Formats: sequence, structure tokens, C-alpha cells
Amino acid sequence: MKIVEVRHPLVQHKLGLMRRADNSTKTFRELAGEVAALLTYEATADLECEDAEVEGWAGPVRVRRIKGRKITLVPILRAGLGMLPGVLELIPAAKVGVVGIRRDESTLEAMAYYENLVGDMADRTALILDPMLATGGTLVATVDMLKKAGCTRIKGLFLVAAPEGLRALGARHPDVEVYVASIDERLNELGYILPGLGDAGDKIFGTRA
Ligand SMILES: O=P(O)(O)OC[C@H]1O[C@H](OP(=O)(O)OP(=O)(O)O)[C@H](O)[C@@H]1O
Ligand SMILES: O=c1cc[nH]c(=O)[nH]1
Ligand SMILES: [Mg+2]
Repeated sequence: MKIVEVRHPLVQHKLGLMRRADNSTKTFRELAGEVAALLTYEATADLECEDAEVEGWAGPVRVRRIKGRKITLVPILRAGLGMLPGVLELIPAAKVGVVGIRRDESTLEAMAYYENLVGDMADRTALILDPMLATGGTLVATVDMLKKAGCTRIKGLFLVAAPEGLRALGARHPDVEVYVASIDERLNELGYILPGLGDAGDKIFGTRA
């Protein structure tokens, strides 16, 4: 399975700021968007390009442009919405399909409650957006959904992942590529990532667990 831990200084610095316990909702949200944009830069590095010609200021000029499969963004409700603005800054024309999955905090089982994907999933590369990859249950359920809809090229963008979640994904969907700002140490007994960020959804939306 392809796993890219993005070591770029801007990503590491911004993630370090996100780990502070005293961040305001505004600060956490802004940083989530900024790191998401930087992850997008990495995750799109292999997009296919082609030559084209445009009329420039001094006559015709050869340029490069992206060709091939289009992208659909798939934020997982609710925390994935916190990454969406940053990703859309780099891919403003992307279509967005939304998936609602909530983790039952006592059983840690992923429960799907909403699905609204774009129609032509088979022709698109899906970029799943979720700040946290913990046990992997939410991600596996999302990939199940996307594949059922015909999607064959799937990448996931995460701020923090636990080794346990990466193993679970590798066992079920080894073809999915992962781009993550940090692979952290482990899950605690409640299924939270250590050192992690705490509850990313609550921090992005200003709610409290
Ligand atoms: O890998 P897992 O163990 O499945 O956990 C990860 C999921 O848990 C969090 O969402 P949560 O269920 O808290 O929903 P929220 O986005 O509404 O906060 C997080 O944003 C992931 O979606
Ligand atoms: O550490 C974790 C695990 C799941 N969901 C979160 O928001 N944080
Ligand atoms: Mg949450």
C-alpha cells in the first residue's frame, strides 16, 4: 500500500501548531485548511499532463495542462468538512460527494448515515478527506461505498493516522493511497490517537465531546 507521510517543513510546522491544547476554533480550523492544501499538492503530484498551445502575449506558446481523469472530493462528515476549503483552493472546479459516517464511541464501529456521491464515480479519482484515521473503520466503510459506486482510483488525505488504522486499511483495501501529515504512535484505550489532536470534529466545529 502506498503511504506518504509528508515531511515538508510547512506541513510539520503547521501540524505542530495544531497539537497545542489551547488553540481557538478559528486557529484550529485555519490550520486544518492550510495543511489540507499542502497534502493536496502532494497527492496530485502524479496527475497526468499533456502539451497544449495557447495564444500568449508574444504569439503562440506551448503550455502543459492536466488531462485524464477528473477529481471528486469526498469529505467524510463531519470533520472532513474542515479540510474542504483548503483543498478547493487548489482544485476549485472539483465536484464534491459527501459521505456521513459516525464512529460509535463505545464500540468504535463505523455507522454510515449519509451518502451523496457524484454520478460518474467510475471516471474519477476520489480524494477522501478526513483529519483522523484511527481504527480505520470509518475509512474502510467509505472506501467500500466508493467502490460500490464504481470508483477504482482512491486516495485519502489525513492530518494524523494511527498505525492500527493503516494496517486495517492495508488488509481490506491495499490499492488505496494515503497522504498524511503524521503517522502517530498508537491508539489509546478509547480509540483516540496519541499524541494526536484530540477530537478533530469538535475542534473544527467548536463543539465539545
Ligand atoms: O478510524 P476510526 O476509528 O473510524 O475514527 C476516525 C473517525 O472518527 C472521527 O469522526 P467522528 O466519528 O468523531 O465524527 P465527527 O466527524 O462528526 O466528529 C474522525 O473524523 C474520523 O471520521
Ligand atoms: O483521535 C481521534 C480519533 C478519532 N477521531 C478523532 O477526532 N480523534
Ligand atoms: Mg468526532
